[in-house]
Amino acid sequence: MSNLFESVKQKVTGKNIKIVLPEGMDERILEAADRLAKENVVNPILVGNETAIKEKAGQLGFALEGVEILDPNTYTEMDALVASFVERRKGKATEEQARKILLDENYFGTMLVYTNKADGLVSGAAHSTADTVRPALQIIKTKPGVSKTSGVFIMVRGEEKYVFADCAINIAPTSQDLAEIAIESAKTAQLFDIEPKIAMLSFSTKGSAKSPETEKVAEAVKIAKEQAPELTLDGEFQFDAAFVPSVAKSKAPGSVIQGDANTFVFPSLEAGNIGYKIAQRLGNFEAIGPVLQGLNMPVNDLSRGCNSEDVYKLSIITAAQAL
Ligand SMILES: CC(C)(COP(=O)(O)OP(=O)(O)OC[C@H]1O[C@@H](n2cnc3c(N)ncnc32)[C@H](O)[C@@H]1OP(=O)(O)O)[C@@H](O)C(=O)NCCC(=O)NCCS
Ligand SMILES: CC(=O)OP(=O)(O)O
Repeated sequence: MSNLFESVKQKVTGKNIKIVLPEGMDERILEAADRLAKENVVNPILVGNETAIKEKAGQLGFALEGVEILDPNTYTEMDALVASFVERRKGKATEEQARKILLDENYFGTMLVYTNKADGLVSGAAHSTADTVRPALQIIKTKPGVSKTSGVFIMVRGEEKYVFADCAINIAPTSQDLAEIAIESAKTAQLFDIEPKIAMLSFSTKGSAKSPETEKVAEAVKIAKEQAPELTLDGEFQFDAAFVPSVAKSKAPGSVIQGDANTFVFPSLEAGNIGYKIAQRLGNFEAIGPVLQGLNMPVNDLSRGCNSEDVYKLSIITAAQAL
């Protein structure tokens, strides 16, 4: 991890990139915010009651020097934030509803990003993925040309590094969704200096099984190749055919991927989420993410099982996405 991470860290250090951490009372968040500010890597903004946060941080031995704290209950620019939210939600929220919604730390933090008071957001240490990302889907929205946000993990073990997608958002992706996830994952891979070799995963290799599920992936391969012919991408593959050269030789001779894939697109969220956790917990891979891709501005979700190191690293990655 160290080389991979150090190069991302170098890109953002000293650039005064502001990252909102809405879960200001969480110990892991406090520890990470204190470290980020001390090292001048990013400028953290905590959300919550200043007195309560400082008291808790003090008890834990964190000075929080250089850490901004914003409280939605006393935020002086709340009227402008409410107006901006009502305008963005176009008929989906009244002013009264907006005032209530923006007291929620994730909505408040996301609006800070949307109104350029911050460059990115990291949350989810104490919230489910749905509660963390819903404000971003509604407010930040996807960038032009992207219809679905998705979430990848960078899986790292020693010198090995892989991209796993989508492990976080789209429960039942269509062929078009999978093609888009592959194309966006290639860009995310490059952010981590990984030259993407993309395998579209299935329980079938090159037609060895036939079912609506395998055909969905085969169709995704076709769409992705049409939309991004420059990518090194193929499928549908079982994991061994994508990852083991000798198996590739027998199951997928002639493919551009010969057991050397490093970017894996799973056929469903069940497969992706289970797959990354198995690699993390049985394979001892470090799982960085989920890094959300396809949004207009960077917002990232943590696993609730995260530690302060994960918060620290994901904040830095979020800052790199803001560059
Ligand atoms: C992501 C998720 C929360 C969205 O569900 P939801 O809030 O019910 O979504 P809705 O269908 O009500 O849509 C809410 C908004 O988000 C948008 N949206 C939903 N999914 C989206 C996606 N994948 N990409 C971009 N926008 C999306 C909708 O267009 C809608 O926007 P609008 O209100 O401006 O019209 C849901 O798909 C989910 O729970 N996914 C699994 C998350 C999870 O548990 N992962 C495992 C742990 S990491
Ligand atoms: C990414 C993920 O699985 O998050 P959580 O463990 O919080 O559900």
